[in-house]
Amino acid sequence: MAVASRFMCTTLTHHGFSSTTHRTHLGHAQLTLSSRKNQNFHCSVSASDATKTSSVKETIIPWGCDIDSVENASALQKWLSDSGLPAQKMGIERVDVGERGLVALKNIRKGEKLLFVPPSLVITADSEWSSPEAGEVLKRNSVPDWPLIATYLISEASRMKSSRWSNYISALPRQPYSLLYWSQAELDRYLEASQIRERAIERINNVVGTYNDLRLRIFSKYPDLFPEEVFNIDSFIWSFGILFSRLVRLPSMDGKVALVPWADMLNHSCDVGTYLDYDKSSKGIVFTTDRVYQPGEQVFISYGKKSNGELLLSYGFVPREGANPSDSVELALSLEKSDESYEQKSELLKKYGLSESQCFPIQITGWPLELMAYAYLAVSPSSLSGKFEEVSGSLDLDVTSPKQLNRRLFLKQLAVDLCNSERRILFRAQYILRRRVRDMRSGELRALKIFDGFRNLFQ
Ligand SMILES: C[S@@+](CC[C@H](N)C(=O)[O-])C[C@H]1O[C@@H](n2cnc3c(N)ncnc32)[C@H](O)[C@@H]1O
Repeated sequence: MAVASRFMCTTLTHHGFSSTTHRTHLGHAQLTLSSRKNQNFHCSVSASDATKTSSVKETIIPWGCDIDSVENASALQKWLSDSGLPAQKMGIERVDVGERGLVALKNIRKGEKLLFVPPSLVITADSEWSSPEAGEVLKRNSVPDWPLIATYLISEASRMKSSRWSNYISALPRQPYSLLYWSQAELDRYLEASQIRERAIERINNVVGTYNDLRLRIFSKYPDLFPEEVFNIDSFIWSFGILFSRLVRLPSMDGKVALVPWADMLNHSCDVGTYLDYDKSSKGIVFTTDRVYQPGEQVFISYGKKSNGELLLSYGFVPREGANPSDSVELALSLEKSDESYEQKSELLKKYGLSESQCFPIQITGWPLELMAYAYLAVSPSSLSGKFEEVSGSLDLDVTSPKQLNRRLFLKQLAVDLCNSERRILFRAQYILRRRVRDMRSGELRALKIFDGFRNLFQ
């Protein structure tokens, strides 16, 4: 779960997976990215020109369970303990945060190691296939870890009871909360004000492109091993949805990515700072608590210091407003082409490894020093006074209000939560940034000197 979504993107794109168009049962063809007006200072790129896709259909995957089912979870617990999981201080229960989660059955101390899931109960790219020929074919074709594990999961799931992972797969959600299940129209409409819309579209296109690549290069050549009734875009959307929301990267196993049954029942809390990892001494996957838990309390881990948008993108939830100290929004700044000092400024930016258009993460608590340096540079032309008014005018950050949203559906509520949290950050940033840049009008500032001064601060 701590695995970064970025990992997925690089994995898919690094290995030459092309994105070709394929219409899916979900109404996902190649999704369209387009940007709004080209502004100097802006916070989001959005468009609503691609609303042609149909609404999302429920995809029926013949395995897994309802997202809040604890019945299959009991079978999972039994199978895990029969297969070598040591006695646990936690049990799977229905919970207030995250539908199902792990709840303390006994007192748990701060600093205690929990779980101890042995490597034999973990799914990685090296796991043994029930159909060894299928695994061989993928490895011969150098399929990278993410698509390999996604295909493995489908292959094992389709074997139902005859797979050794059957109890695990039966307890996985049949439809994980995931932006992969949102149609283009929903992304355009509900995430209009958020940059997460672009990230979601890229991600969906990556998954569709990866599936198409596997289909063309491998599945179509071995239809007996990879029949289309099983290995299709719907099953890939499911398996990637599972990977995005459950795969963990284990630093002590050289960053290996793994699905860790049992550990993947832990939900995320922004208040804890404890992560899953392989523990060399106990030879199992563990985490160390950073607080005490009483019996009946839900136990949490951290999925990483992610913004609300990133949490929505990978895990399909948004923490309640103000709860996430790592929440941030990207602010895009760029130099005005018409600035008479444009060349000089872009040379200077290049010297420091920055470009004429630059994105900066801003948080409710502040932003990187570099952002202020960049803003000062951008608004400090050689003819200082004449330009200030103009540039601070362009500091009207484009904070588009989401439309009056229909709250009937859960996903729409998520979008509202996300927009609110991002808007809160942007409004505050806009206020402070405008004031600071306006203050400069009264000063005798030398743009390049100031920029150099700021650079010195963070070098
Ligand atoms: C690794 S799984 C955790 C187990 C999951 N609750 C289950 O029942 O299978 C990650 C998923 O749990 C849910 N989740 C985790 N933390 C959450 C939180 N703080 N708030 C809401 N949902 C959460 C999300 O649906 C997420 O995609």
